[in-house]
Amino acid sequence: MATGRFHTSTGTPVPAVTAETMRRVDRVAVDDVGIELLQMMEHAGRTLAFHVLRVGGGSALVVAGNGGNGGGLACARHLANREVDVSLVLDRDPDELTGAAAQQHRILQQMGVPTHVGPGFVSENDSADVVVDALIGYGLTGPVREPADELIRAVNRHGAPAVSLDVPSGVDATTGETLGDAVDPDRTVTLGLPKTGLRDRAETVFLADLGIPRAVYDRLEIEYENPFGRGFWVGLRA
Ligand SMILES: NC(=O)C1=CN([C@@H]2O[C@H](COP(=O)(O)OP(=O)(O)OC[C@H]3O[C@@H](n4cnc5c(N)ncnc54)[C@H](O)[C@@H]3O)[C@@H](O)[C@H]2O)[C@H](O)CC1
Ligand SMILES: [K+]
Repeated sequence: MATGRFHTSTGTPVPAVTAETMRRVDRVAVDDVGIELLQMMEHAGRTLAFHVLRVGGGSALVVAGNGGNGGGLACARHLANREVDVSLVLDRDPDELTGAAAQQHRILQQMGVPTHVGPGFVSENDSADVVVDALIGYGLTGPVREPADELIRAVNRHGAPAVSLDVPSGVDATTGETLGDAVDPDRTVTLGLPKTGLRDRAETVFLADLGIPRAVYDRLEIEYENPFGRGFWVGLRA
């Protein structure tokens, strides 16, 4: 199993964490320290949008699911606010979204961002400059099921560069194994701390700050040296 750490370009070591440890970090951040999930999601969506704009230009297709990785929905808002022509493709009917994903989606509806459901719409939008892969993150459980599997294959067939949120959808965040189909992105924007499963992957990995303070890592005895310097994201090497 992949373990160990990454380094920033200036040599700062950054511990890699399993999905289980990251879930614990999130829990302490929310339950003990009082940072809301939506606050973290906003940072995720904004930094993801920054990287999407580096890859693509005029139009973006955002593929999203119902979990925390639905931070791609916040990204869609930030892109649309920058005059990017954004379309959304979900793995389920919008009425089936819950929690933070439902809340983010309601905002997109107010903005008039078009929502489609299912893989057919990925190929129909094949003129998009960039695909945002926000379908599944560290919450992947077992081999990818329908309809996510078909969506993932459609993203890979699309041809435009893909930017994955946290981990490429279909990749086990802890082991790096692909459980069935997995998105093959140009870059991955991972959140808070890099996941162990990203260590041996070929694409470029960037780490986005979620605003999680050192106190959270201290409580969990995770050795943490600020990797961001005075910035809000950083490139990583294994
Ligand atoms: N500190 C952080 O890293 C933070 C990360 N955030 C983001 O939240 C996700 C994790 O969120 P979670 O709700 O636990 O799960 P996911 O969104 O990854 O997955 C749920 C989503 O995926 C579907 N799904 C799961 N397994 C399968 C499968 N085998 N086949 C098909 N579909 C599957 C499920 O139905 C849900 O739709 C993390 O990666 C980050 O992106 C937080 O935003 C903030 C802190
Ligand atoms: K993803």
